[in-house]
Amino acid sequence: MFDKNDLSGLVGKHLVYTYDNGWNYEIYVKNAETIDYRIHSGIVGNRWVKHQHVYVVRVANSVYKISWTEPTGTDVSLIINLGDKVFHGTIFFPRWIINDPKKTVCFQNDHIPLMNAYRDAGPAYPTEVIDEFATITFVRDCGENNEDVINCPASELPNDFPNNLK
Ligand SMILES: C=Cc1ccc(O)cc1
Repeated sequence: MFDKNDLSGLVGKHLVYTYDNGWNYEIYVKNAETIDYRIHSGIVGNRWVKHQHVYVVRVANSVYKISWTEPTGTDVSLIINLGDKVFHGTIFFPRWIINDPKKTVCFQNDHIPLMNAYRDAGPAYPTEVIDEFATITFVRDCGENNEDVINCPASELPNDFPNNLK
């Protein structure tokens, strides 16, 4: 039996993955309660976020689930199966983001009160559920609490990213 409380196989991991719908995303599990992420493409491509509070659980030997709710009102739940390199994401977008996704394309940390105001103004419903598998294309270990892993928008990365890393 695996130890449900041992998150060490996930914490510190930096992952790049592409959803089956083509959206390219990147996440860094900074510690057991915090992620940073960067969106490369999709309806909110070039959005990036640091210090997002998350809930992380281990549900099998090398399978983890990360869930959170955002200042925008978007809810997310990810399954990360490191053993089989299988990833699945469910994103619950409020309607206002589907109506105008560009409102959220920014370094969110600089605009938290604005994101909360958009969330409160809505409309929230009907929720748009994005439920997609993804292929993990890159994994490395960066240790905990490394602020250099995700520190700029995707548009400022070198052309050979993530092959420039390691
Ligand atoms: C809305 C944020 C978000 C971040 C990572 C991911 O895989 C899906 C959604």
